[in-house]
Amino acid sequence: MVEKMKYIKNDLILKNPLSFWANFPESERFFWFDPQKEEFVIGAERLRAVDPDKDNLSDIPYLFHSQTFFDDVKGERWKNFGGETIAFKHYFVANKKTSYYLTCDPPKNISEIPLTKIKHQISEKASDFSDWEELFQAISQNFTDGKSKKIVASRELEFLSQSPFELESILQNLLENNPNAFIFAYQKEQRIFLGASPEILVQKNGNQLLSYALAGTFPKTMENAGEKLLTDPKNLLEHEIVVQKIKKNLLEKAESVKVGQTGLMELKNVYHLRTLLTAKSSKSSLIDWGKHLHPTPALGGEPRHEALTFLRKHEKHERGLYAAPLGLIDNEGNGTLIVGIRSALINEQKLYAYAGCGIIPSSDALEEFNETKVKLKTILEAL
Ligand SMILES: C=C(O[C@H]1C=CC=C(C(=O)O)[C@@H]1O)C(=O)O
Repeated sequence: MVEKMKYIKNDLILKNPLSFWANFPESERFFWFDPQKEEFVIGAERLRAVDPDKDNLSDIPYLFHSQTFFDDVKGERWKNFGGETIAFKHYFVANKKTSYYLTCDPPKNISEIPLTKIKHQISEKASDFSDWEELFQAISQNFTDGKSKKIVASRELEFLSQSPFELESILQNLLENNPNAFIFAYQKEQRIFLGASPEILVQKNGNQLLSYALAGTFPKTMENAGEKLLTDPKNLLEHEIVVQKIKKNLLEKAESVKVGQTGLMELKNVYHLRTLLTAKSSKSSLIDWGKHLHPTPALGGEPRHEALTFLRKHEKHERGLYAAPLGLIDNEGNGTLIVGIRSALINEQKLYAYAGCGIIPSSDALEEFNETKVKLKTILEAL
């Protein structure tokens, strides 16, 4: 029998919500900014990991949920990191109307901590273009063999910083540079996974569901990039595979599904093709929907099983939380799971940045490599 938890609400006004995060430097903690609600939710100090299928969660104001990209993690880099649903002892919530501190412990004295922006001096480990070409060759062979029609290949780049990473400075830059993205960070002991994701895997509000098909990219440096993207056959095909798969998966469990019009999503450095899918479902939980939809062909490939088997065998790095579902759930079971893209894992003075892109038979290795470089800017411009 799990003890009933009561959270006490305290008024707390902070000039910068990141101050709350900065008050718990040694703790396990979670940072979340939702650009739709313009709301920050920060959790600090683990209360416990919960079992969403069994526990009564109505007394816990928020849960941080994450799934790893694959069900299991093999190496040290991602070991014991993510793949849990966690309740924290302390939460700070701030939106346009209100801000407060929720705690089930004696309240901490939270102080305003001035944030200093720093520019990190980083160096990159050797280029991985030959690895990329090798992976691309294997994907082409997979297509020729008729095994799959889309595979989302990714890169992991290792950087070394001359000084310890200033997390608040990085998060502040992510917030300022990416107003349309969900900004997230999760820290457990010395590892931190953070990023600015534009992609909602599934959002639940009562019986209403929303999912983004987000796939197809042009860099903004291209002339008339947005206009061209909307009529580019390769990107439209890459996109349509995602729309059809999310629609099919929603229809398997939802009462009704609507597919919106395909349009553009504009980010700092790229345009994406985006289609909103909405559905009605009164049965499954947000986490169940996350498990059912993950990975869409925007992150894995099509058919799903074949793409995953391929990626397990051929990608040299482990994905961990990269491209995996993660997000925030409230005490009514509503919330948002995004996918952990435009992201990086920090471990002491090392940073591993991740970026991937959808490959179909008409894709070109160098163009796709360059696309990952543009996507990596989300992280690199924040350092
Ligand atoms: C897999 C990533 O992006 C996905 C999301 C949007 C556009 C994508 C694309 O055009 O390939 C990818 O499917 C990533 O950023 O690592």
